[in-house]
Amino acid sequence: MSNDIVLVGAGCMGAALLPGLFKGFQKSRILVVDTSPLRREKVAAMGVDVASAIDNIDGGATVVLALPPNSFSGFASSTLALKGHAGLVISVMAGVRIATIKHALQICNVVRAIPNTPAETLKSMTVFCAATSVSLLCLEFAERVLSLFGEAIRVESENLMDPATAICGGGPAYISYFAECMRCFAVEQGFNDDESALIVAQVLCGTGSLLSVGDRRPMQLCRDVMTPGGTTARAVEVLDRNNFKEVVGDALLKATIHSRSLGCMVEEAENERSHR
Ligand SMILES: NC(=O)C1=CN([C@@H]2O[C@H](COP(=O)(O)OP(=O)(O)OC[C@H]3O[C@@H](n4cnc5c(N)ncnc54)[C@H](OP(=O)(O)O)[C@@H]3O)[C@@H](O)[C@H]2O)C=CC1
Ligand SMILES: O=C(O)[C@@H]1CCC=N1
Repeated sequence: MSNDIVLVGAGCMGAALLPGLFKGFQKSRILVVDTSPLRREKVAAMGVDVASAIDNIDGGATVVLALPPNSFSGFASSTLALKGHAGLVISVMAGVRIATIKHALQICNVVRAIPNTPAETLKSMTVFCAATSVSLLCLEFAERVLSLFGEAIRVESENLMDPATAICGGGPAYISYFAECMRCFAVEQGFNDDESALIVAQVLCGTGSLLSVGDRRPMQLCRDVMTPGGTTARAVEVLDRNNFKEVVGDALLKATIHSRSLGCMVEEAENERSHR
């Protein structure tokens, strides 16, 4: 295994992986491959090598696939240099199954991971699953790489990768959505923009710090705030009356189901391509 890293796709997720890769691979060659000239320009400005495609690759390089799921089949068929690649391939693509990646690229060392955008500040929550064909060396290396972005846990069942995509991958979106609702209320009530943004950010960070201590479950933290007969209980009553828990559950289920169907779509595209 060499120290080279090739990141394919430097969009919102791929770019968020760069700080962790810089931290872990200071002495290595990092190549970022992206079809978008704008993305390449941004990454090149950080002093990183960029390319629009992989022409050749060191056999031991680690490849991180952070391109859109629906671009994968086209990418796999046009990237001959990756066919039979011996090194580790980590995919962060939503839905795309390990078997599909193995088949498309004719490789063994595939790890499917779902990080999230807080990787940008090395605070990702990443869930990953390894192909049974991954070598022990590659598996240990994958754990090390994924831990560079924040917390990383490995699951045995690939089925869990779809709910992980909904919860972990999408999580920062729902929390930010909730934050935006609170920010709008703060502004409506008369706080200025900066004050509103600070209040919401600090409430979330502070709550996150309590959650990450880990000795109290979220609902315990909620109850701790709900002074009997107090103001918060009035607010939580409204959330309960409007079935907030069910709404969140429905939203996460929709995302989970879509992750599975993305996996099926990419597999179908791949099957069609290989039978052509
Ligand atoms: N955003 C997130 O929070 C998370 C995303 N993911 C996964 O990460 C992947 C990327 O998502 P995201 O960053 O949001 O998407 P973006 O659209 O922001 O970025 C994708 C980038 O990949 C480029 N790209 C497309 N096709 C190719 C190709 N064949 N070769 C090289 N680069 C290519 C795109 O270029 P162009 O614009 O020219 O198409 C774009 O710059 C997806 O698979 C997604 O499921 C996983 C977890 C969380
Ligand atoms: O929305 C998406 O499909 C990607 C995967 C999880 C977060 N963003």
